[in-house]
Amino acid sequence: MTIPSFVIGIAGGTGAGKTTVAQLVTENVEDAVTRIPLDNYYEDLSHLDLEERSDVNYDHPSAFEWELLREQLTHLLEGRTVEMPQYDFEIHNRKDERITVEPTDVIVLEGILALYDERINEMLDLRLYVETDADVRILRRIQRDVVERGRDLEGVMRQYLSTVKPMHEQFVEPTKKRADLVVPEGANSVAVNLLEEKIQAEVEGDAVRSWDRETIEKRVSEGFDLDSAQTTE
Ligand SMILES: Nc1ncnc2c1ncn2[C@@H]1O[C@H](COP(=O)(O)OP(=O)(O)O)[C@@H](O)[C@H]1O
Ligand SMILES: Nc1ccn([C@@H]2O[C@H](COP(=O)(O)O)[C@@H](O)[C@H]2O)c(=O)n1
Repeated sequence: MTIPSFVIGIAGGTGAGKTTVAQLVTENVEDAVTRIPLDNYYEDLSHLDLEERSDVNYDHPSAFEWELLREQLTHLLEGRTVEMPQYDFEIHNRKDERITVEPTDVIVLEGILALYDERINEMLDLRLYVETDADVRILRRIQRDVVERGRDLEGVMRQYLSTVKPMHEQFVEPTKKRADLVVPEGANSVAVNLLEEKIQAEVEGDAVRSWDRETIEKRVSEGFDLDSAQTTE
């Protein structure tokens, strides 16, 4: 059994293209990747009825069971198998069944607040923020929520204005400054190709961690000038 060596966090607003980016950048190393949708760690709301659950603010950090996510991510990093919860958007709750997830060389944590929790952030080797204009995101969300998540247009609009948009501005967007890389317009082909190569190299074990945070911080503390790096290096 292998122990994952590379953990990637992909954050960004609803409909930004996080899932798409996660899929594209790991396409070539399918067997070596575990994808962890943050949605699976929404709190279990079985104590509420469906109507109450449909009124919950799902874009606030308190909607997630961070402790469980930290625990399961830690276990995967230790090379242990976890029983990951599954989420059902139609009933606003976890499914009864969990799936068994094996540790792999690459782990991708993907969700609106993937870069929110400090302790989770410390476990990530690469932090991405997918940035797409809000008008594009809401159009994508309307289509997805109505077609795939059994919602009606009026409800999607109400939820967007009452919670999704304000929480995005308060909690999601500020995590952009924690990202190592901002991927514009989601599945941007240049960014996707570069990331794909980087991840493949990690799986094959010959990666040079050129954007390794600690190395860069150390070099800066030793007097390395990041601003002139492109011309002098
Ligand atoms: N770069 C892109 N160009 C066009 N459509 C895209 C792009 N990225 C994602 N999409 C589409 O937008 C929708 C939302 O993308 P998704 O990856 O599910 O977003 P998120 O996971 O951030 O909510 C999907 O239908 C997807 O196919
Ligand atoms: N019961 C739920 C749970 C979550 N949501 C919304 O999902 C969004 C996150 O998923 P993305 O794929 O869009 O990143 C988030 O904005 C929640 O509002 C929901 O509608 N219902």
